[in-house]
Amino acid sequence: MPRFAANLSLLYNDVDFLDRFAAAARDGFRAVEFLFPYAYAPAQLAALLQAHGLQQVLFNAPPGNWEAGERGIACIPGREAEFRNGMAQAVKYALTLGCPRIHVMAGLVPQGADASTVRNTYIANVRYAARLAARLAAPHGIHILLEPINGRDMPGFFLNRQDQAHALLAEIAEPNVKVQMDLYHCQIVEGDLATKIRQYLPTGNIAHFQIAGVPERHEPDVGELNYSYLFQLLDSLGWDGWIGCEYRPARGNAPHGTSDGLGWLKPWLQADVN
Ligand SMILES: O=C(O)C(=O)CO
Repeated sequence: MPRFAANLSLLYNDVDFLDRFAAAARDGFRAVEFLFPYAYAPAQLAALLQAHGLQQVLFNAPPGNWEAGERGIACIPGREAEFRNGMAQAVKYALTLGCPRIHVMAGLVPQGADASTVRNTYIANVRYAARLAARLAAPHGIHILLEPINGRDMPGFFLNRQDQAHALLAEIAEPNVKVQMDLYHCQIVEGDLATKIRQYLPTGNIAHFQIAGVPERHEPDVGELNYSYLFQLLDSLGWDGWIGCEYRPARGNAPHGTSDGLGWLKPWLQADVN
């Protein structure tokens, strides 16, 4: 049965980041994900997870200069040393948080860069990340995740399509590299979600899903997608992994805006308890 993780970077923005763990647990979540943990000590975050009975299921490797608009550096030639340092830091956090997945954002293709150099840089960096994670996190290991992201939200992002991600995965050829399939991005870029889930889930190469309504990126029951159908499909295909709730609540940062918009989740939390 699908299990749902609260994305603390987008949800519960009516309270401070460190208070979002308690808020998610109060709403029945048993797991959380977020973009970046690096502003906080790993032990501080681990204590919050423990205090609220939560699992950390995903976070991202350092993305370069996020405030300046960078969205990962894995595909950027010349940034390899920074990438490696960032991965060492990410794995250290993952070990302390007990987190089995790290999303490595691909980055924006530098203007004028040679396409094959960018692709080769990405492949070499992800392969490095996979081997580092496998070595430092033995024997259980950590999955390194690649996520196609739509070019409307992130113009110039290197990785946009599911077929592109799965082709790169085959070429990288490291067993702990997997795809993070965000159904919001996938619907915007290519659509045909049910068929793509049926095509890729049985390969065993998807290790995490994320969701949001399309096109506003609000709750999954707002917008053009029928998520009940998709959750039942995932269930029927045996998916018992995590689905990250990575959306902006329709009520914005209004007090309790996230909690008030969780009606769609109640039947699934109920089923999880039974
Ligand atoms: O923007 C997204 O969808 C992400 O998951 C970034 O990590």
